[in-house]
Amino acid sequence: ATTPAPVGAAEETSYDVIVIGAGFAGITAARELRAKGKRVLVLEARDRIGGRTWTGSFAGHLVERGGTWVESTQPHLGAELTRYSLALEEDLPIDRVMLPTPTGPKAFTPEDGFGRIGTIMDRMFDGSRQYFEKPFEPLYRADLLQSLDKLSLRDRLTQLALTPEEELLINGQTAIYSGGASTDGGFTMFAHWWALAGHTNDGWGETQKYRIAKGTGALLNAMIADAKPKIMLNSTVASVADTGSKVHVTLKSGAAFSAPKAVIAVPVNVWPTIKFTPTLPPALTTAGSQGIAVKRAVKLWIHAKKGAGRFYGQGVEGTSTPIPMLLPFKETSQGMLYVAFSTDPTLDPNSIPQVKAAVKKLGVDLDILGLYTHDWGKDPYALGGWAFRKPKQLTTLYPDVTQPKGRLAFASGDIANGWSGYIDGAIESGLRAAQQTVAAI
Ligand SMILES: Cc1cc2nc3c(=O)[nH]c(=O)nc-3n(C[C@H](O)[C@H](O)[C@H](O)COP(=O)(O)OP(=O)(O)OC[C@H]3O[C@@H](n4cnc5c(N)ncnc54)[C@H](O)[C@@H]3O)c2cc1C
Repeated sequence: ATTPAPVGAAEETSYDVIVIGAGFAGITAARELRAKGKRVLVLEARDRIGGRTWTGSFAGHLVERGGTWVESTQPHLGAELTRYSLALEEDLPIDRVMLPTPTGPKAFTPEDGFGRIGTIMDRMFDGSRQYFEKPFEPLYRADLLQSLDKLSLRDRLTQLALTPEEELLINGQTAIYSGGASTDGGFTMFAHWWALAGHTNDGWGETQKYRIAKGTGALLNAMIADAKPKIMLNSTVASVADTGSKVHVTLKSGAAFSAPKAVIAVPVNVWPTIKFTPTLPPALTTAGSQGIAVKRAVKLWIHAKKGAGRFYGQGVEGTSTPIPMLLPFKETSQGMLYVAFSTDPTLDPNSIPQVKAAVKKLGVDLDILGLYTHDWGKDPYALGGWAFRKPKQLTTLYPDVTQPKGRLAFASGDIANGWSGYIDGAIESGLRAAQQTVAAI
């Protein structure tokens, strides 16, 4: 299959594998395939690589507009950090925690505030060591997960019969991770993250502290420099046809390429925008139509004058706090950088007055100097933010959603066995898709 293309052959005959999408999943798959001696073409819709990771610059600092926090204990990510000698850096330590209470936002010490939330989480995920006994084999205890996977996070909160105080402490988190409503997010999704983080609140806390010091882009660039796959930017794929002997890939521009194999490494939410022939198998079609990544996800970088300090702010579920999560990042020459998240479609994330009013609802008045934002739900090549499975998706879509179909393999941080919704999961899926592809060439 690796016979060189005859001289003068059309370009479409000169690749062994076409990888569609240059995020972490696609770039990992491309690197692995190159390491096996395969000729790889990566087709990327945007004018940049990285997908839902995007290292930019704001207020004189390197910031991530998409995925950021990683941990060296995340196995696939950790291996890449070691391989390319990349260091992690810790965000500013938090000195106070603003949490919602029945009488309004209140300041807690980090130990007290996060401790209170952790106590609720411990109850929420009670039994996770049994039902996620092997977190990287998520269905290892499918017997225990069948009924749990039917629950939304809201169903689980209801089961816990929380006091009004407890409900306020936790629902800002369950809502934001679910893309806005705790009814949308699957209970087993959050429980899976909890299990992967070691089944403890301390472990979970570690997952939101460290980032790649030189940026996620530095890791991607190291992978590309290592493998040198051919990458074509501004190449939006419109259709993928598997004829049984070849895969034909056609761009929106009309340009066409073909190869014996292809790796589909676009977000699951984007699958329905590509015409697949034959149509995708049922689990993949369902995953695409339901979507796995949260449909609403805005990330905001807020540059503010000094004064409010290193606070963490958390709001409540619903529309009363349009920015339900905010963390301190770094001091700047003029003030402080904060990172925040919103799923509220009525918030204009680029409006300083609106963002100021939203932060005030967390109990803090920020003197905002500037904003730097991205709306991932409105981004046509993402159509969503981080993966957060819905109720029943784990038990009904896995493992089918991770399996190759004909000449296609599928890679995405949305369908990892482990850290779905994370860069680690994207890398894991790229490794898997490359193995599946090589096995079959
Ligand atoms: C706001 C936000 C915060 C996050 N926070 C974290 C975090 O703190 N830590 C963490 O580990 N993870 C985080 N994540 C998740 C993490 O970013 C993703 O899991 C990971 O980047 C997904 O990688 P991927 O390669 O699967 O998909 P993507 O990065 O989305 O890559 C897919 C690529 O396919 C391209 N594409 C789409 N359609 C087409 C087409 N038709 N033709 C050609 N190319 C196409 C896209 O442009 C994109 O480059 C976050 C995500 C978001 C959005």
